[in-house]
Amino acid sequence: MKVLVADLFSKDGMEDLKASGIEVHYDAGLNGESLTKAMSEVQPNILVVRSTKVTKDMIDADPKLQMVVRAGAGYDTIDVAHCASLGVYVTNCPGKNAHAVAELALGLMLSIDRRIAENVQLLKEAKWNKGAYANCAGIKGKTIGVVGLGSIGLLVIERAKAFEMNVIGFSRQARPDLAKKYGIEVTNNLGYLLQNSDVVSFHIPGGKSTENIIDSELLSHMKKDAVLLNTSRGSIVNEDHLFAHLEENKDFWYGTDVFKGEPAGKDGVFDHPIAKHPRVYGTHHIGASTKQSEAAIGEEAVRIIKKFATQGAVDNENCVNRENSSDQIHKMSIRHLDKVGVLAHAFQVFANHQLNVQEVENIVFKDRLACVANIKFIGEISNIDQALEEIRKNENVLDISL
Ligand SMILES: NC(=O)c1ccc[n+]([C@@H]2O[C@H](COP(=O)([O-])OP(=O)(O)OC[C@H]3O[C@@H](n4cnc5c(N)ncnc54)[C@H](O)[C@@H]3O)[C@@H](O)[C@H]2O)c1
Ligand SMILES: O=C(O)[C@H](O)COP(=O)(O)O
Repeated sequence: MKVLVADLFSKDGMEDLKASGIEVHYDAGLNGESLTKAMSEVQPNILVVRSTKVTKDMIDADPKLQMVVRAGAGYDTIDVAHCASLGVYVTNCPGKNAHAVAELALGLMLSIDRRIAENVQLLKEAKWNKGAYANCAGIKGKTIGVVGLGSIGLLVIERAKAFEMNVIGFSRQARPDLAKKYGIEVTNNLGYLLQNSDVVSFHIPGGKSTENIIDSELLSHMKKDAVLLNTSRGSIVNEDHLFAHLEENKDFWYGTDVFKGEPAGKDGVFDHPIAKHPRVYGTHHIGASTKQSEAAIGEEAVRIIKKFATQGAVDNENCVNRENSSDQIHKMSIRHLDKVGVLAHAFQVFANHQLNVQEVENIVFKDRLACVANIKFIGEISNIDQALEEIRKNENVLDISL
């Protein structure tokens, strides 16, 4: 099994993979054409990335590719649909970097409230100005609206409660369980959350469905002196609208870890109007970049890779491009003797009746005398009875249940 690691990744993790007999190629500087070239030359079975873009060309350059591991949470940078069309798994490490991101979101909130960056900068310029920074608002008793109640959103809520803030959570589905567990208000009315929050923090995925959702219309519902926090993705913000909003509302602040058009490399020039705005606190997409978080992500990525290498298995909670089972899927269990050809016969019958097999599991019992094959399939209900009768006629089939 060959792994190409094309991004910053835990050294210990790579040693662990090598010790398990996995061939590891590492170059954290790969992206764009250099990554496509490496994919075609190395032909890894597994590609490991962080925020590095994984395009159709890169995927097509490697006929041996079986899995892309996103050593992180968001996978909007990966052509997931193209991977799915080729039977290539895309996996991520849900929740493993959530603490670090929640800490940064709250860090941005606190530092904006107390203008910590300006304080520090003035001292570096040998200037003392207690007067200018002695009247910040304070956080206790303020209301924070948290949009997206996943791994990060929930950790932000726990931390905001520790600061004695009121919390309104936004979820598209009713979540009385979360309201009760966290002692918060949960709403599916985003306008209500925006109108009633002093701080609004977004924790939703990037991608088509959330593109530019923070636009002038959304911003118009926020308090004039609110703080908007985005540790999610630059793509969720219409940055032109946000810039105009900042210009028109002189008490409005924006804390962000993410921007549209972030550089692909790890350093370089980044001349961005939002980042330079005086009422924006920006960081360099470092939400997940603590040692703790990188160790947790590394461990999880290594676990995913080793499980795949040794068992060919991928846990559902890691796989982001597996089809969900649907109401149209039928399940058949065939209890049969462990003889050659039983399943081949059953599959031939399925094919003859236009029944399309989706998932198969064959459990072998002690002493290898009997098995149970669990088969999930789709097809016309009217064809199933006939198929069932034909499979039942096989002398090595003990019973069938549907
Ligand atoms: N700044 C960073 O370094 C950093 C690190 C990790 C994650 N992230 C970003 O944060 C996002 C969230 O991470 P997570 O670990 O909490 O993921 P998660 O999957 O646990 O939670 C995302 C939540 O958003 C909800 N959601 C999706 N679309 C929504 C919408 N339109 N409106 C409201 N809710 C919606 C989902 O139902 C889910 O509850 C990631 O997808 C990633 O883009 C950034
Ligand atoms: O979605 C994520 O996990 C974050 O955006 C982290 O990105 P990074 O792995 O490139 O730091």
